[in-house]
Amino acid sequence: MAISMGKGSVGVLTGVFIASLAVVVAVLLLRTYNLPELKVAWKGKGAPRIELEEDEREQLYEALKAFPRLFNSSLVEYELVGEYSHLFNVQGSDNSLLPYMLIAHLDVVPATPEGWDLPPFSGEEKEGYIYGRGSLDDKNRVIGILQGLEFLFKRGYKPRRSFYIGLGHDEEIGGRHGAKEIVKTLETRNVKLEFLLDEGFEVLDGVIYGTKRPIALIGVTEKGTITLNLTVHSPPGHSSMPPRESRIGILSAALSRLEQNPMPNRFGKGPEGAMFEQLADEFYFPLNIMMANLWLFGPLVSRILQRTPSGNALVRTTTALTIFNAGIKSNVIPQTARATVNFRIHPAETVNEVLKAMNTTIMDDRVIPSSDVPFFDPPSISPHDEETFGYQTVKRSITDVFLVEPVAPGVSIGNTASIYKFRALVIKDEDLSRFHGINERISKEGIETVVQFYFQLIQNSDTDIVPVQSHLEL
Ligand SMILES: CCCCCCCC/C=C\CCCCCCCC(=O)NCC(=O)O
Ligand SMILES: [Zn+2]
Ligand SMILES: [Zn+2]
Repeated sequence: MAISMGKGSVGVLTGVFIASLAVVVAVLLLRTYNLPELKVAWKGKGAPRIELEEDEREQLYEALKAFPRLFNSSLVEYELVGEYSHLFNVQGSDNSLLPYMLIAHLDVVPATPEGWDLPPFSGEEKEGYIYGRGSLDDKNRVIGILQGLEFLFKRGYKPRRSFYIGLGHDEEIGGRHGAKEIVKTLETRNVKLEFLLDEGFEVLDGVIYGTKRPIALIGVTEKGTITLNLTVHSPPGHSSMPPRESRIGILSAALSRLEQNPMPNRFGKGPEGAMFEQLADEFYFPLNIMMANLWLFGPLVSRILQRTPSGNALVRTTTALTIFNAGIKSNVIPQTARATVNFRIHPAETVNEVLKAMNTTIMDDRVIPSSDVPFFDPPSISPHDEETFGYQTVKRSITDVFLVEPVAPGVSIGNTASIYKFRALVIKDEDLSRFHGINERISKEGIETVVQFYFQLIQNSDTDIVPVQSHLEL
């Protein structure tokens, strides 16, 4: 039972309080640290939910950079990896428990001020929102993890289960020097992890068409990826004597064929089918009947989904034309035209299948593909059954903090290469375009909730018992 003070009725609270009393006392006695100043909004068997004090709120908004307790704690070993990435090892008291790891990234994709209500690197606030590139992706998680731990240390916390925090500096360009070096460092130390949590899905409020209430999704797998450069070369010349077909024309035609001939809709051939079936009751009529009977309505549902960019991303391998370069002067025929195409591979397809389909679609030897980043097939599905400690602990922490049901496994459409993928954010449909887009922003309540989530998750991980899932009285 998860209850927020002030949300449930007094009667329900009293009943729950009495029913949970024995458990509460037992949990309190078993805790190895004190949380004296917490105002507890009690959550059954889970850890108490943090309510920030006024001065903490000030500290959070004004000076998020400073984490004095974290950096001075004898329980924390800190090191710089790959020159700019950060690795923290937080020592727990019980070495029989496998450590877990929280990862986030410090780097961001570029942004120019055009179209933004406030400059993208200002961090300025307007009407309760903090604007800035990285506010959603992924600085809120960097801050949430560090500040959550800082507030725990402030309360005298000593973890039972050890954990690592990895903060990468080059995730948006593949993580070759940050995440990869962190992995190498841990491998040389023979570190085995219980679970690993990174960014990915969120609490989706109205994002999935036809749903009755917010739904939290934990990514348990993700799409694969191919990033290719397509180049057309030939000698330059005077624009007064143009060739019948220019490099720009040849490349543009090839790109247009790629865009006009998308990869097939594979809805139901990957784990996304099971996700929708599991969530069937969350949809309004008649979608609920359709989701529960995908063997019959699958083709129709797949056509509904592909109408929006986010739904389309779930049902097929997507083809995104992201960079185009050609030409240096208005009266010079360019020597080279070059474009970049980014494919996100549906779990039912592979890198080889997509490359083959692309060649068939382009069908032009003058367009030369090359790449400087590795390709990835969609990874295997991370365990998420009732016995899986990591998944169930993340799930329980989501329910504790967001007071939402359901929490379900999903296929992340972005790449994070982690085991579980969840951002402690409530995302509405209008927010989707803010990721890597304009007016990226986070509400003040939003950043507070991120801190609460990690505060909760770190404490909930301090056991060897797979958590019981709470059921909300909604
Ligand atoms: C019926 C449709 C449901 C789909 C819901 C999609 C909701 C997705 C929410 C946010 C999208 C953000 C993209 C994910 C970002 C992943 C991190 C990232 O940028 N990694 C690098 C990369 O993928 O290039
Ligand atoms: Zn990111
Ligand atoms: Zn990103």
